[in-house]
Amino acid sequence: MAPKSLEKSKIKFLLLEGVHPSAVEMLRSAGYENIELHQKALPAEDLKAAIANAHFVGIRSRTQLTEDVFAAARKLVAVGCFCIGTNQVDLAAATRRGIAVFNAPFSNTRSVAELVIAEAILLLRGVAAKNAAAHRGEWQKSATASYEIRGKRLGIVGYGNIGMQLGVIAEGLGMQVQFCDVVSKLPLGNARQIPGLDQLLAQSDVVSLHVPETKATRNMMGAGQLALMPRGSILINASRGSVVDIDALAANLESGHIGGAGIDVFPVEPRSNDDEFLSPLRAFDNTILTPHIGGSTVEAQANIGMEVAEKLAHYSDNGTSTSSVNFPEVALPEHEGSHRLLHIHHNVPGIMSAINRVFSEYDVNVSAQFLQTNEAIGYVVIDVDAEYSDLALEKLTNIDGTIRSRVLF
Ligand SMILES: NC(=O)c1ccc[n+]([C@@H]2O[C@H](COP(=O)([O-])OP(=O)(O)OC[C@H]3O[C@@H](n4cnc5c(N)ncnc54)[C@H](O)[C@@H]3O)[C@@H](O)[C@H]2O)c1
Ligand SMILES: O=C(O)CC[C@@H](O)C(=O)O
Repeated sequence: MAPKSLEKSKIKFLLLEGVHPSAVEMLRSAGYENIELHQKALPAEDLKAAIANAHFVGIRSRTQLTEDVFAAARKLVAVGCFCIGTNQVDLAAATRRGIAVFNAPFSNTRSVAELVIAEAILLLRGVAAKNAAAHRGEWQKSATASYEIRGKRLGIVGYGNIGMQLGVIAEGLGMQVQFCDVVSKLPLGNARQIPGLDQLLAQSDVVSLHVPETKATRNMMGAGQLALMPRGSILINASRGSVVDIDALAANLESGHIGGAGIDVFPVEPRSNDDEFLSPLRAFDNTILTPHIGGSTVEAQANIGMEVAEKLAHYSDNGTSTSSVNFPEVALPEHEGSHRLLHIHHNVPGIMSAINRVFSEYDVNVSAQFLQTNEAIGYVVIDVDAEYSDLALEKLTNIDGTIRSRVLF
């Protein structure tokens, strides 16, 4: 039997990692009451048990949604990443199962940019090291190697939503902004795009990384790249821990080649606030080490909670998939007076004709049809008269190549 439209009270949301209460408020206001909340990420086996009967799951950056976890999540319809990064989700596995993945691409970008600017100022002034010394009772009053941010060259690696905002704020403080990116970008203000990473590194006083975690960005700042940076320059990483070779950075801090570092993300991060943070960088006073809190402000978290919860509720209520990171995007009107069939299928030839055959063969009155595809899957939404929806759903579900289908009343 094909799955029917579920009562809202039966639709389960599993929210992990202390997602902001604004998400719960938003879901409740949309009529969803079955919400299981956890303040932490769950260990793998507990996650599989909890996700087994969840229709929606909300995570941040710690929960790894792997093939194995998806295999245990038989009822899962969509994932909400209450953050920007989606590298913690096996997107291909989600897509294969017809599970839509959403994130919040903008809500915490300002928070990250502000933290980076603060760190650039503090590190250029040597405040990190002087502060650590003062805590030990040492008084290091000196202007040696203490600089204003004004006039310094900021090299931004990855000129996306965060990199661009950072550039604008930095320019307001008098910095010379330059960036590199894999695609050509329109520079804001007086910023300049530099053709390659090596060139950017060689001519920047402060380098800040804002790339996603991909194969290409893994260890993109290794020993060779750090050596290109001018002696005494500053490195800031608030992107992903895999982007910087931490041992190479430690060696460069030890030798004094790198004058200071602000690191918010690490190759291995503690699973919870109760676990010890281990890193060779702990040995260096001239580093600002933060526990992956670039986007953790009250404002950002509240906005992310609302934004992602709204996307999940909307997808659940009427099938709209706009801004999904792995799913064909369809913006749908309401479907009052008709039942809405949602059909997700492998993007192979012949499926659309098989779908349309169902409606002509059984003389089903279709009031609206929407179709969108990506390389892997197709997503078709069909509004039909209520009396036909059971039959049509049954027939659609039996078409070869169907991944999943559901009906909304
Ligand atoms: N520390 C935190 O709390 C925190 C918060 C938000 C985001 N992040 C991380 O920051 C990253 C960037 O966020 P964003 O919103 O600016 O993303 P974005 O997608 O808007 O921008 C990323 C930019 O990097 C560029 N890029 C990709 N690969 C590259 C490469 N190999 N070399 C150079 N440029 C490359 C892209 O073209 C794009 O312009 C996110 O992917 C996320 O991992 C961390
Ligand atoms: O909130 C988090 O856990 C991660 C935040 C950040 O890394 C992001 O990708 O938005």
